[in-house]
Amino acid sequence: MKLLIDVGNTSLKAALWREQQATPVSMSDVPWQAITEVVYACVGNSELLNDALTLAAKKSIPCCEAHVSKNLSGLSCAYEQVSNLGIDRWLALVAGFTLYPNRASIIVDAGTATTIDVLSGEGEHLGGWILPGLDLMTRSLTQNTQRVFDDANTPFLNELGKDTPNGLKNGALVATLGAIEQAKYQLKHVTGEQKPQILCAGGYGLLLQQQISGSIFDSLLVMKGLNYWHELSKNDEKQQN
Ligand SMILES: Nc1ncnc2c1ncn2[C@@H]1O[C@H](COP(=O)(O)OP(=O)(O)OP(=O)(O)O)[C@@H](O)[C@H]1O
Ligand SMILES: CC(C)(CO)[C@@H](O)C(=O)NCCC(=O)O
Ligand SMILES: [K+]
Repeated sequence: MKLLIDVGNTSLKAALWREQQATPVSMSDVPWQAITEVVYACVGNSELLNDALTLAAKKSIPCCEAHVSKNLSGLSCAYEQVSNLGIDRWLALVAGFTLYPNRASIIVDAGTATTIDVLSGEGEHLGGWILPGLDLMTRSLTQNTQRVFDDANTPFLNELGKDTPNGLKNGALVATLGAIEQAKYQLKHVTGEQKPQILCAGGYGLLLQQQISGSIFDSLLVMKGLNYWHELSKNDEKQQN
């Protein structure tokens, strides 16, 4: 059984990979005696990994950190400096490419930041955008103005605001939805592809999915990407030898 670990800017998340499925697990409940390998990715505070990696080393369990490469089994990265692309974005792309082959996709990971990545049906990552996450958008405004205030009970809705909290929250939501529309436009402009699959992940992924008809929410997209990355990179290595 594989242990998958994803360290974001908010928290560390873990999942077990068994029977071709990812199941979330809390680090205190990991069945260490059954773990054969640890595969991890980190865009946040790498100190959060110390305990798990130390324990794995003690038990002689191999550990493997995922990284971005220019190509992976037919998937290509848009960045010239591939190591600058967040590994969570690459893993979400790997998952989209693996789960929905030959389908153009827009991949939206909405957490601390919201990232939007465009993937052609041929497996070409065309690039993407980094936006403040919904909480960061609203917080940056409440913290830098006198009169803009939030209210925890106000939902994010795709409609005009008629008071300050819904002007603020709906503004953050439509900024994000508008960027996703622009991503569709970019895809059509570059490859001519229309009707991409929209894949949503992350803490605000479900909220966004509910606003975009035909879209899919997968809370484990990055975890699945970790496992597929590991499998695909082992295959690529074999082929090179
Ligand atoms: N039901 C929810 N569960 C968890 N987080 C939520 C939920 N709804 C909204 N959020 C927001 O989503 C964010 C956490 O999302 P996520 O777990 O994807 O972030 P992360 O991976 O830690 O951060 P990063 O964006 O750096 O990858 C927090 O800002 C949180 O406020
Ligand atoms: C944008 C975040 C913070 C999203 O988690 C992460 O993917 C990251 O740190 N990326 C590095 C910058 C980039 O992707 O270009
Ligand atoms: K994330």
